[in-house]
Amino acid sequence: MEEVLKPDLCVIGAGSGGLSVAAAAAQFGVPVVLIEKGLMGGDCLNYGCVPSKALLAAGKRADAVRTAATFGIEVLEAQIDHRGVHDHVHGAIAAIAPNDSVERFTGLGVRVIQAQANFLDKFTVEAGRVLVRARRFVIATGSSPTIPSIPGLDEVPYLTNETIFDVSERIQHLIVLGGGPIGLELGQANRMLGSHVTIFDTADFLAHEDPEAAKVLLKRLEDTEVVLYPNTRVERVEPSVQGVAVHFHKDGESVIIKGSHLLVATGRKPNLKQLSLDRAGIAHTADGIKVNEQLKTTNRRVYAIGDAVGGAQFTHLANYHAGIVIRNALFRLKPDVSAANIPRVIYTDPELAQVGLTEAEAHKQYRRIRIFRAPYSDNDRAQCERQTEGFIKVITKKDGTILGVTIVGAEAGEMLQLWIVAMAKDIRIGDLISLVLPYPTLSELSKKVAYAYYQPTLTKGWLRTVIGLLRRLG
Ligand SMILES: Cc1cc2nc3c(=O)[nH]c(=O)nc-3n(C[C@H](O)[C@H](O)[C@H](O)COP(=O)(O)OP(=O)(O)OC[C@H]3O[C@@H](n4cnc5c(N)ncnc54)[C@H](O)[C@@H]3O)c2cc1C
Ligand SMILES: NC(=O)c1ccc[n+]([C@@H]2O[C@H](COP(=O)([O-])OP(=O)(O)OC[C@H]3O[C@@H](n4cnc5c(N)ncnc54)[C@H](O)[C@@H]3O)[C@@H](O)[C@H]2O)c1
Repeated sequence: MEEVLKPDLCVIGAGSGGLSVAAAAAQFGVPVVLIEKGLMGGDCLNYGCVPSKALLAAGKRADAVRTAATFGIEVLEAQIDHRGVHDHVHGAIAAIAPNDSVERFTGLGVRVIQAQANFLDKFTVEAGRVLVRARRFVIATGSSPTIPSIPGLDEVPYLTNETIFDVSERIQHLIVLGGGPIGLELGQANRMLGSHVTIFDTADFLAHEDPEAAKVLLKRLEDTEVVLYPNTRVERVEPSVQGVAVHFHKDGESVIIKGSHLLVATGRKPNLKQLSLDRAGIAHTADGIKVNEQLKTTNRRVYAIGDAVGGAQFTHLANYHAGIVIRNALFRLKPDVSAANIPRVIYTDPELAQVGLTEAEAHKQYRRIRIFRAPYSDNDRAQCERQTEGFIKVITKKDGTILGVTIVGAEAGEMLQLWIVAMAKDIRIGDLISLVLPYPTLSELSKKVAYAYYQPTLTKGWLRTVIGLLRRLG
């Protein structure tokens, strides 16, 4: 016997995007049904942001022990208990999980259905034994790892972001396919935890990032003996005594590298297959669901958000999408999804953070731009912490309007926040010099780079003449 529900809103997928929509709508008193086929919290909590940052945090602790002598502290080598690291990672997930739980959402008044959803027609979604006929639907089904067609890959055990956090023993040698954020973050985390790490990419590493900033990060990886093979295609994979052997060509020579574990991190595809989108008249490609500026699909009752839409894939983007849907569905407002500058951060050490245009993108779009830089080595706090690698680069129009900011270095993601506010509120670079920032903080570097905007004026003859005249007046 099927139950039929008729809520105002039905959200499919209880990850970053879906949970935000469901929580906000429920708090406004709207009847909501939330359907999730897997774990509440989706990729970010269970297989993505949270475990990867927790693993990096463990790696950074091990690295701090390794580099303690620089601070005059002698310690014996870090002893890594891999079961302990595993438990720490899952402890971080467990600490956050109650926020995303069935209990919390039921308490908010949301009807949570734990089943797989698919459309039966333009108006109806089926989930287990429940039929949902909602006024509006939101598809927030996320994405999954793409698996490249490399001969032999099917015959070897390989890891993805969905399985690597279950490993609780030492990874002797991790071979990573893909040098995007996932490959670099997990590659570096494992290196810091004592594994040998080799990363392959079919393209240049960090090809879309500012090349100067990318160089700083890639140098750190190479200095710490992460082996990088850019522009290299793994041709074949086979089982070996150690675990896995990968075959490729380098400088015309055939090379084999053997590792204990293989991680596939070659990009992601939206989870659309099981939804029967065609039955609901929802246009889509393999890259994502087609949406308009308010994230409405070609079925006007249905929105799509987050990774399911394709393009950039971030939790904060899925959350931003959720806000657009709430404003449009509940208040009939028409916010434009392309209006915000979406920042991005790679949480390696050093971090690489970007908001707005890179220098290369700005050159393409504007005839005249100005570029201001300040190195971390100019910052007193960075000297105290011995975190002097990296820089901040700000790209502006001639009048100081900020077009983009790149930061590579310690806490770059935190440092970026000031610039996100400045760009969102149309604050020009020169205005930042009036801020009083606490000393000594890394954030002072942002003020330093802002001073650079006035540097040419300080040496202008007319200004010196005015100051001279005022001095003579007493
Ligand atoms: C290793 C890794 C690290 C990452 N680190 C970061 C980071 O540091 N910062 C950042 O901003 N982003 C990061 N991301 C990206 C981020 O996780 C995603 O962009 C974000 O989770 C997308 O949210 P979403 O709501 O679209 O999808 P998800 O959070 O994945 O949620 C989708 C949910 O829908 C469910 N679902 C799918 N199909 C159905 C169906 N038919 N019926 C019912 N339920 C269904 C799934 O089970 C899942 O729970 C990372 C990703 C990975 C893989
Ligand atoms: N810090 C963060 O915000 C964060 C962290 C992790 C993931 N994410 C997001 O999750 C998504 C997925 O990340 P990702 O790193 O898997 O994907 P990605 O698409 O960013 O990078 C995949 C990389 O794999 C390479 N590649 C493709 N096929 C290959 C092959 N056969 N062999 C070797 N290399 C190959 C590509 O050239 C590319 O550099 C991204 O959108 C990313 O922004 C964000």
